[in-house]
Amino acid sequence: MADDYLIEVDDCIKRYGGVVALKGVSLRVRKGSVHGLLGENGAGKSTLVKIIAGIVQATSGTMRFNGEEIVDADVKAMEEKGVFLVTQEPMIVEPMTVADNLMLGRWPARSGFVRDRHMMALATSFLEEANLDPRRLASTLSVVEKRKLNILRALHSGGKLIILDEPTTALTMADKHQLFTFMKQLRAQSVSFLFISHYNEEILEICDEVSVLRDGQMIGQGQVVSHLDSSALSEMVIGRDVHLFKRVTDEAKGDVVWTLRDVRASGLSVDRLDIRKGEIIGFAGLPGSGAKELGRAIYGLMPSARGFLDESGVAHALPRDPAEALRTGIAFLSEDRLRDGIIAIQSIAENMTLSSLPAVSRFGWVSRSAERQLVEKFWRLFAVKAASHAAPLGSLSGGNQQKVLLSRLVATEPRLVILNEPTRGIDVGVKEEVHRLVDDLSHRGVSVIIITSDIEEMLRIVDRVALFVDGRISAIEPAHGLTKEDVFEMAYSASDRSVSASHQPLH
Ligand SMILES: Nc1ncnc2c1ncn2[C@@H]1O[C@H](COP(=O)(O)OP(=O)(O)OP(=O)(O)O)[C@@H](O)[C@H]1O
Repeated sequence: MADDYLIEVDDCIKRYGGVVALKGVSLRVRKGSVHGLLGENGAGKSTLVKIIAGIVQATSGTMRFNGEEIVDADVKAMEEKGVFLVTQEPMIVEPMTVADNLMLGRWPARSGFVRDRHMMALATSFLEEANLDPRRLASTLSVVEKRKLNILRALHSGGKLIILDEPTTALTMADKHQLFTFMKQLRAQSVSFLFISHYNEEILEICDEVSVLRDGQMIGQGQVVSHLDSSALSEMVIGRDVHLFKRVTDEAKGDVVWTLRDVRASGLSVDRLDIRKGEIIGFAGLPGSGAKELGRAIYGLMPSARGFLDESGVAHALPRDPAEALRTGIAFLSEDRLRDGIIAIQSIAENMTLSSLPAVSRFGWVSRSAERQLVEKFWRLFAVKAASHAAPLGSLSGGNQQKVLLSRLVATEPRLVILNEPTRGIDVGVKEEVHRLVDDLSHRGVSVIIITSDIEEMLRIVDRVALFVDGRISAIEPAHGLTKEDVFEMAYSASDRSVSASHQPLH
């Protein structure tokens, strides 16, 4: 029945200049449900939720909220009705308390000043269930606590439909579990969620219904999740089941090319690590264990780190900064593409060739034809979806931005690559292509370090896993035959902590 639905979008079309992002899309979200929104990179998911949240106006189409027709509503109007979009970037003011953040924009002020006590009382009742102390400084919150605070702020402002765009980005497994439990509690109180994710397991775990966009069209609306499995979801998203890539480990390994020696930094102490030519090695460990930190140190992102990175037996100090690392043949993919990676106003072509200017320049001039060749090669390889090479990177969908960053990295023709969360935001089909690309790089002699929170993904693609505990490498094991559970066990038995391994996070 129509009054079962909180939101009803009909025949929605959205054009961005020549690009038709949505081609007559309809969507219905039930009251008190978690509704998944799936689709390939660039399928139109973010565009659709931005229209629902009033951030972007549709070119044509109709929308009803709680039965009421919505016309020309902006963000403020939609928030007043109870629709909130919670993005990956937590809108948190770090130097303020949790309570202040909760009240942001809605402070119960009289004659211009804030009544602290009243505010705290209001916040406390709201926060109690979420286990958040209102007096804590927001800067001390974990990523998941910040995301919870964002959701609470939406609720506090009267949120009835909360839209989460890839909310599990950067969350450990334990964090995800906590977030999902929180969402289920809120659903029981009739809050609805619209949930964008590229992870089939997440959709199957948390969603009641799912809708799938493909190339701007709705190809499955309101499918009941309990009737579906992972391959059915992949088939809806990319039109076929996904064949999971599994690296065939070459037993006759290459020579050791890279040797890390005597690396010391605050919280990091690695005596020696040998990496072979064409080897793919995974760094795994609990947050703060040193896995991510060593990756950053190798790329010159930890200026305080001391130590050596020898290449083919020739001693070299660790690079002092990324420019020196690049000159040494080292490339790095940041886990935070918005902060470190993209230059949103520059074109796709410029972003792709940014780190490889020597390859496309002659006597200091950028050769446009060399640039074009390089861009075309990667454009095809990654099936980048955008209007043209000249489009600003900021106008691309998140997953397509990630593809451009990967292109940029490969274009530097590196000899050692450090990949931090390489498939973040990338759809199920392209994810497997990225795995094949990394495998291919290794067959061309490039050594690769992978750091990912998805341990299953790591085990399918690496030759060995280096396990980090308390800033040291506690074990190095061949990936072949290891399970995700083994890696968790190793993380804990090595650190001698009496915590149940299966409930704790790894990177
Ligand atoms: N501001 C914009 N200007 C021009 N084109 C845009 C703009 N925003 C989105 N697009 C285009 O609209 C299409 C849909 O993008 P959208 O961000 O909605 O995809 P998505 O499904 O969210 O993808 P992803 O999974 O990669 O985040 C893409 O082709 C994108 O390049």
